[in-house]
Amino acid sequence: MAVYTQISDTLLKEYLSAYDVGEATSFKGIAEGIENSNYLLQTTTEKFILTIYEKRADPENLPYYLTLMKSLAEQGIKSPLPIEDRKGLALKTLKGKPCCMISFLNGVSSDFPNDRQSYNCGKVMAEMHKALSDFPETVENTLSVSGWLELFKGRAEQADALHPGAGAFIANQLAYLQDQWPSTLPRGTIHADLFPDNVLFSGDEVSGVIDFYFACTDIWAYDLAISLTAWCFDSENCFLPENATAMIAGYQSVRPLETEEKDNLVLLCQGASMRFYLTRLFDWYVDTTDALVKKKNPQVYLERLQHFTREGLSYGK
Ligand SMILES: Nc1ncnc2c1ncn2[C@@H]1O[C@H](COP(=O)(O)OP(=O)(O)O)[C@@H](O)[C@H]1O
Ligand SMILES: N[C@@H](CCOP(=O)(O)O)C(=O)O
Repeated sequence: MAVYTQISDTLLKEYLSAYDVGEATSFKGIAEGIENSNYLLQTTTEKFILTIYEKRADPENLPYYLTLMKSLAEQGIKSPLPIEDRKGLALKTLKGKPCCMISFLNGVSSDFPNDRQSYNCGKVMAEMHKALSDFPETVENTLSVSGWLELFKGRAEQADALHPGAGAFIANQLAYLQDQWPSTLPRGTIHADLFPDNVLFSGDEVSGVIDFYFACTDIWAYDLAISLTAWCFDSENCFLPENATAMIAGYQSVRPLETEEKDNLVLLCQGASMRFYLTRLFDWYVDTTDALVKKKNPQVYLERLQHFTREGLSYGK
């Protein structure tokens, strides 16, 4: 559970008095997520999510994330709409931290998505890429290849402690990725964290896309690689080619990939595995005793990196 900041009933009442959303009837910390504090708020009129921004989300970028969500919601993508108070403000503060109330989306995420859900994830991703193709604001991806060396600095021993030999393997892979990372692939606004826990389904249909707080301007096919890496392995961490085939087909049903993008997909999947390995390794050693948060295991992404390095990416073309 990620709840880093506790909100009292009195504070909530005072906070809600600036909005036309009725009064709170229930308010609960949410048992998922690791980055921010999230509360499910039911008022006399509607359900909302109240997010207090805590960790990696750069406060300077918060207006960007909210404008982006608003733009997607207005273009018919099922994404949360930031709620404005009576003065038209969506970005507010609580206990000195930035926060925002967003609309609640129905649906459930799938821990182990099937191929139909993977297809629909690929499709909604391409729809988002298209919908945001003329989005005027840009934000650099600080968690891409240029940031990885810094993230790994001084951590080889920690990597070895979790998995003997990992330190040297990662250092090697980092050098390879730095050298090979493509610079000419089509780019645009990407979600950059479209994991199974960030897509809500009603049956196999997407009912919501959430958690835009890593969104940035980067390679479109890298966004696809992130989801391939996150969606296409089973509970034993074995690769699921049928999910990969379906996800790529879903993406291409909206935006066909260029040859150069297809040629770079394995490398981008290696990069995606590296990115989530490194942030998980970093977080593994952060003291969170005062917060309600379930840490995520870095090992899973080390194994996925090893998989892509050894086997490439097999999917039906
Ligand atoms: N707009 C929303 N509608 C419904 N549920 C949501 C919404 N936003 C967040 N959630 C719920 O809160 C959880 C954590 O949200 P998320 O944005 O992923 O947090 P974090 O950024 O901390 O990872 C999600 O897994 C989901 O269950
Ligand atoms: N998806 C990332 C970390 C961010 O977690 P989220 O709960 O905000 O999606 C991971 O799994 O490492």
